[in-house]
Formats: sequence, structure tokens, C-alpha cells
Amino acid sequence: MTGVGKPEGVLLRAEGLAVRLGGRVILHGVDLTLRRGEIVTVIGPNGGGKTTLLRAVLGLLKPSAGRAFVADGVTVGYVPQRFALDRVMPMTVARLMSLTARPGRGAIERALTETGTAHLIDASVHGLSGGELQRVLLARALVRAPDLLVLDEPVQGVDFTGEAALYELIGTIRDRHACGVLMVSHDLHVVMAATDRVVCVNGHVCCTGAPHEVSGNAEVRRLFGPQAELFALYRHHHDHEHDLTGEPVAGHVDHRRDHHDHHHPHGHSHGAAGHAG
Ligand SMILES: Nc1ncnc2c1ncn2[C@@H]1O[C@H](COP(=O)(O)OP(=O)(O)OP(=O)(O)O)[C@@H](O)[C@H]1O
Repeated sequence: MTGVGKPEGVLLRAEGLAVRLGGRVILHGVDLTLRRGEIVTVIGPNGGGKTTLLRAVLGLLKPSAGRAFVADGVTVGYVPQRFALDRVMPMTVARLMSLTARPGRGAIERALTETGTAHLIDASVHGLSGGELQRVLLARALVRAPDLLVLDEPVQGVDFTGEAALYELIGTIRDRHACGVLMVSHDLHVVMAATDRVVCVNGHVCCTGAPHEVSGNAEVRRLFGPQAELFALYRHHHDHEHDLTGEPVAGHVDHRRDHHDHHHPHGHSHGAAGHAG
């Protein structure tokens, strides 16, 4: 097992993290901890700051307040949201996997085997399907024997059957390598199926919690399907509303209910509308 001898416990942490980009506060007051063995999925509307959070945690963006860091000695495998294939020269999969690290052919083969793409080792990167490319990029992250995998929308360009298989694979990798996984997803099937903890980000952490309350709910299972419906039913604590720009506004108490931890549809911007696509 690759995890042996590597740092235990906390793999990454954000504390009161704020990020400004182009003179605008993109994230503020974000706290996040991820431990070895956990899969944490960041969801939220387009432009909510999910990628920004990942990049800040990885040290690729400087916080304007607070801090975000990967713990000392933690090896990270990162698959960014956009892999600019059009800027990659014609090359084989094996070559792509050797661009930044210098793994031997054996290590490349093992990583590709893990993601079911060993047969593509000598294929041209440009000839890969969307799903094959995602698997190859995952293998490329794995070849570093990471303690922490950071995946920004790992199922882009993958069809539904492929999506399910890819998320199952991520779970298997987590188990096999005893690593942690931080991923961004728009896909609530993932949240239901392959995640220990969900963090909903819309400029700040709107809510966080285990998805089991949702997946264990027969009614939700019956409704499982339309993303909007599912997210609307996501059970969480909420102490604020958002206006149409996504800005949080003063705390709202729903007097129709006697407790604020309940299933309720989001009538605001980090609900269904933000999740289209
Ligand atoms: N370099 C930059 N300069 C200025 N603004 C930026 C920069 N990078 C990102 N932003 C803005 O920050 C906000 C958050 O972007 P981010 O990519 O983190 O969102 P996201 O939640 O990952 O969105 P999506 O779901 O669309 O991928 C967006 O409004 C984006 O336009």
C-alpha cells in the first residue's frame, strides 16, 4: 500500500481563506479540512469559486486573508479542470505521462492499468476519447503515488455509464492507496455515490455535511435523476439566503418549519440554476 510511511491524518487545510482576483473577492471565510482516506466533493454554482478553492489550497493562488495549505510531506496528484490538449504537441500517452515526472515504463504501465487504460500506452493523446483522456490524466496523477488526489471535474466529456465507472474507480483508488481525494463536481450522482463529505461553495461555504442523509432517503432515491430536484433536496444547515447575484443576505428563518435543518428547495442562486451542465 502506497500510504505506508506517508504523513497520516490531515492532508490539507483552509482556515478563514479569502481570495481576491481581478479586484473582486471570489472566496471568503472558507474553512476546510481533509484527512487521509476521505473523499470530499466541492459542489456549487458556476463561478462559485470551486476551482479557486482548489488552486488556493494547492498554493497556485495567494490568499488575500487566512491561509490554505497542503500538509508537509504530502504528495499531490492534481488533474486540473482544463487540460489544453490543443496545446499539446502530437505525442503518445507514455510521453504525456513522462512530461513532468520521470517515471519508468513499469510505473506508467501500472498507473494506466489501474485506470483501465494500459492498452493505450502507445496511442496518440490526440486520438483519445473524452473518457479515455480523463482516465489517462487520472493515471498521470497516480504515477506520483499521491497522498492526496485533487480532481477538478473528473468526469468531463464522459458519458453517464462511464461517469459511474469513473467514480467507482476513484473510490477504489482511495481504498487501495489510502489517499485523500478532493474533487469538484457538478454531478450530484457523484455526491450521492462516491463522497464522504460535501462542501457547497458559493463565495463562501454555504453548507457542508455527509450525503448519507440524502442517499438514505427513499423519497430522494425515487426522485433521483433531475439534478435540480436532487440538489434542492440536499439536507443541510442554512443560516442565510442569497440574493440573485449570489451574495449572502441577512439570516432567514422559515416560520413554516420549527427547525432549520430540513429538506427545502433552494430558491436562490446556488440551487438548480447554477448546476445546469
Ligand atoms: N484570474 C482571474 N481573474 C479574475 N477573476 C477570476 C480569475 N479566475 C477566476 N475568476 C473569477 O472567479 C470566480 C470563480 O471562478 P472559479 O473558476 O473558481 O468558479 P467555479 O466554481 O470553479 O466555476 P465553474 O463551475 O464554472 O467551473 C468566477 O467569477 C471567475 O470569473
